[in-house]
Amino acid sequence: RVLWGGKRHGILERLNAGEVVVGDGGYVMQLERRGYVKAGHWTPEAAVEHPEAVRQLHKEFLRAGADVIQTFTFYCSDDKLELSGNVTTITGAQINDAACNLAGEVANEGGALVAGGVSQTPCYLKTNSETEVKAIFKKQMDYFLQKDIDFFIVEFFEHVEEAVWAVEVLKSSRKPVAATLCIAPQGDMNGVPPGECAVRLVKAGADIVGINCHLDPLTGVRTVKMMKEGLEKAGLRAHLMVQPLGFHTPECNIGGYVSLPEFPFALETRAMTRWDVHKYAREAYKAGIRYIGGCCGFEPYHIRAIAEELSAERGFLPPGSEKHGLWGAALEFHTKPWVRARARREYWENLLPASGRPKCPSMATPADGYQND
Ligand SMILES: N[C@@H](CCSCCCCC(=O)O)C(=O)O
Ligand SMILES: [Zn+2]
Repeated sequence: RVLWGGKRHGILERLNAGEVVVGDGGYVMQLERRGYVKAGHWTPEAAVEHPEAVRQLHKEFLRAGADVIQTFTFYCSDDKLELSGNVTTITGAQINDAACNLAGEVANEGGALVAGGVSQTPCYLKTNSETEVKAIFKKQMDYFLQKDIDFFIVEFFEHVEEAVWAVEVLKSSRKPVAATLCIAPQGDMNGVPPGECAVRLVKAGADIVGINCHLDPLTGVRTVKMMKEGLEKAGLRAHLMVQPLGFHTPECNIGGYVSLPEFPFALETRAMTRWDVHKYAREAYKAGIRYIGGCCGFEPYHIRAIAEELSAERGFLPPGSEKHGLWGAALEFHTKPWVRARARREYWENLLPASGRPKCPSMATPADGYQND
């Protein structure tokens, strides 16, 4: 890791220098599969109840090449915790404290940065009150400022208005702020197009803008390209970020994967392969996006694929590649000759993997209004 003057250089120094920043992957969905998060609530009390599980997943993303460790503070606003009713004895302050300690501990093992995360609130939908919603983000920011975090990520917002309020509050910390919306090319839930969303976020003070979650990687890259065009048209500049799903969702639009019949417990057939992730990382890089990570469905081996695809640009491979071999090279030691023959890029890059489910459709019908026409 390059250290400037002994200090781990920050997110904007890295992006301004043209570096690729590899993000980490999905936490609530991955930890739900491991038995530490309750689906539907998706609240992060496991940071207090099972710190070892959160630490382990942080460690795996770091080993896979992540340059940023996000705090496990998704859906951690007090109103979300109260509404969910799933957490009665653990407070948002306790979760935030534990999550910052865990992310900081692991980030320091690999010279990674710590990003404090805030996400959409039930209060916004209930009250649409700027004052009430901003007070929630201020409370979360104050918790974060008691800890050593490098920058903020405002993530998983489907109304740009609420994300702008979050950026305006977090900017008062004078730390860099990234903002990613869970929107499709069709725009946010109020129909604000991606380019306009990006302009509003940058005007509110966001240093980095993009998307996270809801849709597959290539759709995510397409949406961020629209954000980039909107910024250029407005004469504004910002770094670009993409942290999409690790699932294929070609039939979805503004509702994303939440509108699919398979959400959330039968998404496995849609999982990306590591080779799909190579293609995604290259497309994102060609689009000028330099903060490239993942969200729900992104396991550590997916993050490793981003780091491997961009290893020439980054000048190094992640520690996790010690156990991989680029493009399956390690298969040359397999006992079966036909498997040994697959130790090459051309085989994996061109394979169209079967699903193994002859009776299943290749695509579903998302809930009304949320399907691509
Ligand atoms: N950084 C977070 C993002 C979670 S994105 C959305 C998870 C499901 C939301 C829902 O269905 O309400 C994480 O990785 O857990
Ligand atoms: Zn997600």
